[in-house]
Amino acid sequence: MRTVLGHTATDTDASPFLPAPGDRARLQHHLEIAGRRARTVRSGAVLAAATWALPPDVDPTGTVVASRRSGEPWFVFEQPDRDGAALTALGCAVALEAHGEDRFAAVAARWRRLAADAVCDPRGDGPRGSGPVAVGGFSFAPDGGRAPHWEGFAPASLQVPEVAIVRRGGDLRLTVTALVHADDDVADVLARLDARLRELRDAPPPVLDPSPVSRTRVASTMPPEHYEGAVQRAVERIRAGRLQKVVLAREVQVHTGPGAAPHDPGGVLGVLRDAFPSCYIVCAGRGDSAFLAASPELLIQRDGLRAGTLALAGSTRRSADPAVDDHLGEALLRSTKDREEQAIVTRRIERTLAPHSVWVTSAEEPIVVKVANIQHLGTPIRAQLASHVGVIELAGLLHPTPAVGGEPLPVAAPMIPELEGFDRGWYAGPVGWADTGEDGEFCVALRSALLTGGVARCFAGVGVVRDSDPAAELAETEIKLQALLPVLAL
Ligand SMILES: C=C(O[C@@H]1C=C(C(=O)O)C=C[C@H]1O)C(=O)O
Repeated sequence: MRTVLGHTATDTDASPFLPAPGDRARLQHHLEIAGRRARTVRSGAVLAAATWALPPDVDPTGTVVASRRSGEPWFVFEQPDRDGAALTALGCAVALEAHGEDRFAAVAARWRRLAADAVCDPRGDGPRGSGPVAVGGFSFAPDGGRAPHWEGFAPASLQVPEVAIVRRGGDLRLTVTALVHADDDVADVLARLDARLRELRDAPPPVLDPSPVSRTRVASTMPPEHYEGAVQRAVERIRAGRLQKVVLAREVQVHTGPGAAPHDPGGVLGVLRDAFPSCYIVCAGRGDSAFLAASPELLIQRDGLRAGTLALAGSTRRSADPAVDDHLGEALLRSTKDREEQAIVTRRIERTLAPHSVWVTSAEEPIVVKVANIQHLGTPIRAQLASHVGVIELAGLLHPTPAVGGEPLPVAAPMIPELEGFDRGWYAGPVGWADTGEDGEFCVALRSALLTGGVARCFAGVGVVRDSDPAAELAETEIKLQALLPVLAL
């Protein structure tokens, strides 16, 4: 016998995820109210949710990896170094999808309506993201992700998960959410949720096979000369005065060997969070595919009227020798090319946030942001919002910053697919979550890969400016690819 959540657990009821009797009664009550409210709303359906505490040793990422049903959507957003901040999710009570230029506003409006009617616990003292949330991401381009391998990753795709777990330090909460229709039998909905909760298992992410039976094969989708040529053409257009900056990326595929098991996103996540604890370790699983990233770049974080972001651009390698490593960082700080590349991003973010803010403040000088395999110039930016602009809309205003797009955007945007020659899908798009108060957080899905069966597509790009050297930019994509390639190409 052991005591869990204030109720006595027996051997047959040992799951740490099941609600205490009081939590279950509250969930049932919320479902009943939602059922009645559903008769009064135009859509005929209302969200109901309940939240309770979990023991501090539950692994939110390990749990969704171990517990997902085949084909079920799943989501991970974890930043280990930030006091173990994590938000992970399973299942889909409601899917919010849109495409085109207005896709952020469209899904934000649908989420706002759902959140306004939702029957849930009051926003309490739990970690950010406790309670019902919408999780997911956006393609880089307004209609991106048309290639067949991006199936399941719509240009805007947020989902209200059935189960969400948040963690901050030792404070963990589980939220279970259902969409209740006017004619639903609450007992059935409760039984379905109970069954879902009983299936949850806490386990560490699986360990990757260190010596797979056959070798993986790595292949650039386009030859490296194609990339150097693209950079050269971009430099010519910049020197001709047509634009200041454009970010160009490459796709590299990792194929598992004959007879080998498919790529294992859970195992990859386990390695990434150990190797990149300061980064956003994210994953959106859709159908048989998983899009994952270890990204150093915050796009937007909103907490009430406070908003924060990071202008990240300009890169150099790291060294195992601390003196050389610092020397490389200082050289980056002095590099006129990288400083200008970075300032373009900072200026645009400030300009974008200003009309919606009482004040916007950024550091005078960029700092060096060190990630395991690379260092960047970064300027943290904070703003006090003047009005209630939700996190999804803020993401839409900012995306794509010139850290992943270009300046001016109307010139750079059509050049990107033209010169790159592949579909970015969700690469370099925003991935994250929003709560019912429209607070939340989105990172930019960099150092990312799309895993489908035995094929992993990895992406890396660099900012091209007038002084860019094609060979050096190709080398920089290689450094960036070193986040994921060694994990996928064992
Ligand atoms: C585009 C990527 O990274 C971006 C480009 C950078 C640069 O050009 O120096 C640095 C950080 C990111 O904003 C990528 O990792 O794919």
